[in-house]
Amino acid sequence: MEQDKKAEAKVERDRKLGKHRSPLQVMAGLIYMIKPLLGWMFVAIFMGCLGNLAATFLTIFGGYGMLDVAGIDVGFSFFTVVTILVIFAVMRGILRYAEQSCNHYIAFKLLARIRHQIFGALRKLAPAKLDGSEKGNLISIITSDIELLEVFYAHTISPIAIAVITSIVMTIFLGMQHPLLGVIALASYGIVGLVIPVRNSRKGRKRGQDYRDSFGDLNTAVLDNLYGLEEIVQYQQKENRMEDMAWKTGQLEKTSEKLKKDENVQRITTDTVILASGILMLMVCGYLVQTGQMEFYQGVAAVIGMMSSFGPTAALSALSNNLNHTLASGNRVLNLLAESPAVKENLEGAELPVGEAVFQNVRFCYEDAKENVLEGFYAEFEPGKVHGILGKSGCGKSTLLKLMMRFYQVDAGSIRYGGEDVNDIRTESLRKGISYVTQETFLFHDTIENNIRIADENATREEVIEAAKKASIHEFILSLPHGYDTRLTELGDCISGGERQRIGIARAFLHKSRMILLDEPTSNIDSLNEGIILKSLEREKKDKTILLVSHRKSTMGIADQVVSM
Ligand SMILES: Nc1ncnc2c1ncn2[C@@H]1O[C@H](COP(=O)(O)OP(=O)(O)OP(=O)(O)O)[C@@H](O)[C@H]1O
Repeated sequence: MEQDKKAEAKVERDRKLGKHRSPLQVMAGLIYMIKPLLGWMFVAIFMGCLGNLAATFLTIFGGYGMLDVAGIDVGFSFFTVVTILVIFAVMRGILRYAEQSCNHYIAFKLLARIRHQIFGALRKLAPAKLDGSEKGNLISIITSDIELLEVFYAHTISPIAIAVITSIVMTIFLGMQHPLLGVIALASYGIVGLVIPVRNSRKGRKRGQDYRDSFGDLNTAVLDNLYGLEEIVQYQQKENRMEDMAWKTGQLEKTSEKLKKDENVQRITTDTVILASGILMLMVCGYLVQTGQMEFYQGVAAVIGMMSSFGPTAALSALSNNLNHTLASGNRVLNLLAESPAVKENLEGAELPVGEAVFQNVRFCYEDAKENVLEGFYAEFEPGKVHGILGKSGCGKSTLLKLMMRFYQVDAGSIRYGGEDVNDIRTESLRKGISYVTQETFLFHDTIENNIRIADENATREEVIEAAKKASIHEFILSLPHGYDTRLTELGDCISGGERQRIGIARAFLHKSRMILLDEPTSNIDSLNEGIILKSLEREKKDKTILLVSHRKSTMGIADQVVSM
């Protein structure tokens, strides 16, 4: 029942988040982000329109110049034509540069903002939501998906606006020569700039999404194979893994090939339509000039103007190929930004009170799981004691610690610290007040000292050494080439599981919290070092609550109380 409700809630949330947004919704979502830079966007569009019109009228006035030289009256003196040509030529260059500068300024500013937002979102989503996420997919969102948005912000929005505005201006200009020419121009621009791109984008939308998905899959597989290299070698999985990678690469290639083929077909269609409209314009102008409905120079200007004005609309047509990729990336970025954290950060709650930690009738189930991990669970952990937690593998010992850290929220019942519900405690105070040593200690590419110091950035070298001694890692650190200043990159992967664990424990000692949660802290440590660590824990316990998850009898020996799960 509970699981059904959770599944329904997930479907509902996905629907609300619009995991499968329409292209227009994605565009609206991305455009909304431009809000703070809207002024710059208008400037870019204005410059782009002027620049493109300058280019078109440059060729039209070039035509007038030729006619003038041939002795045909065009209504302007040769000197005026040359002056206008020079002005338009200079303007064209400057305006194009200004437009591109504005667009790239907007794009890079926005990318920086979006990256900032993505990291903010990941920080809120971690650790619960990231437990199950595919790391490769996340990496491709953070890197290539965001990078692709540059195309949207720098080369999509303003080109669309510029194509629309310049097409309207050119339709009016040609319509002023003769209404029929205006109609031809409008129809041609419509086909090149609207019909072809929309058709193409409809056709390629699924392919764009497929391409991004295949790319994410391949990323995940590459990372998987890199991290699992030892297992692959040991269990002779090389062939299988190679086959899998080859298959995934093949899928990516196939999608990419189809996309390229579509692109070529579209380019040919666009060029054909542009040529056909030029020929049509030439024939109609010829007829209008011959029947005296239009001056000769007007006909020349119309044909030249028409042929030289397709730049912005043809660019739109080419854009629709990338647009599929871009919108698929945009969709994934928007989804990640819209993802709601499993637990909302408490910013204004109470400080973590002193006192016992109490589980009262707690029920908990992971979002996609079928069974409750905890059900009707009661436990009380008093300060000043070491509490051992025992239970068979998978019974929920680590989950219990994660719930205490409020990485997840209980479904029913409560967890209280000194009488205060964990949900009402300020998250920062809770995390500061508890040291949590997980089964896997992550080490940063930094010195050993800094790796321990992340538990307390203001700690002195002496305090770091003191914590290292308690965790029985001091001697090992002294044996390294640069002692505490040894960078972990220098050691490569040569740091053992036990040394890694002891660095994690040193962090917990340095953290100076009121509570220490240890998840299998000594599973990789020999009995000599384990003895030193356990003694240090015994010394720490008088004003602390220590929870110790372990299968080892020797570790459990120091527990004052044991909770069996
Ligand atoms: N993020 C998660 N999403 C879904 N299920 C999970 C998640 N994390 C753990 N589980 C499941 O919840 C159950 C309890 O897991 P937990 O890690 O708390 O067990 P444990 O008692 O600590 O096991 P061990 O002693 O092997 O470390 C397991 O069945 C596990 O597969």
